[in-house]
Amino acid sequence: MTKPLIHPSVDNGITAGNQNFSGGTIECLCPSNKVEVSVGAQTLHNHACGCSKCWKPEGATFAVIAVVPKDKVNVTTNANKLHIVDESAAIQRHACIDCGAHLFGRIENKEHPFYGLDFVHTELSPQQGWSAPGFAAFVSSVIESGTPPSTMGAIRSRLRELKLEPYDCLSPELMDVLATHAAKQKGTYRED
Ligand SMILES: N[C@@H](CCC(=O)N[C@@H](CS)C(=O)NCC(=O)O)C(=O)O
Ligand SMILES: [Zn+2]
Ligand SMILES: [Zn+2]
Repeated sequence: MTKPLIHPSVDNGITAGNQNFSGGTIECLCPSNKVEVSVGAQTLHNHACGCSKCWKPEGATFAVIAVVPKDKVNVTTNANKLHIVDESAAIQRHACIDCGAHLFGRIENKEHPFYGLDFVHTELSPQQGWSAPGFAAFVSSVIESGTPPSTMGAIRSRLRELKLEPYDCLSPELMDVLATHAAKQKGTYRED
């Protein structure tokens, strides 16, 4: 049986990131008049995302997406080609109106636990050295985009083989960040 395809940037094995890498550019897929965004830092929490909202290249089952402080993200070229995919979503995904690629996703709600972080797909960058994906989130959600439920066992096995531990929500580390934020808001947060 052939291995299930996850995403072109991981299907042939994952390339490690470069610890000394400090940023680059993200470009849309248009052959000319590209939207360009500068990202002035290495990304954090890179992961595969199976949700139906994150942008995926043609044929991919998962998106690959990371975060970076929003003050490091600047649109440098053809900003007029960007539109927000879903204004009601927590993550405002700014996509190219011509090719559909998502250049960055921003959280505008200051109360959101991830406020201050932008979401980016570094496969859209011509530079090498961005952090490698380290886990897979929202894995069961691929069913919502048309993946047959019967293939989920093979998909989870393949993710584990790639060292992308599959989670049906976020990783335990990020779930702890969310719960810590919620506890602080409720006044139930306690340290040791
Ligand atoms: N099962 C849903 C999950 C969507 C979801 O919750 N996505 C996560 C991961 S990107 C999220 O944080 N979404 C916030 C947003 O889209 O604004 C789907 O596939 O559409
Ligand atoms: Zn484009
Ligand atoms: Zn997602």
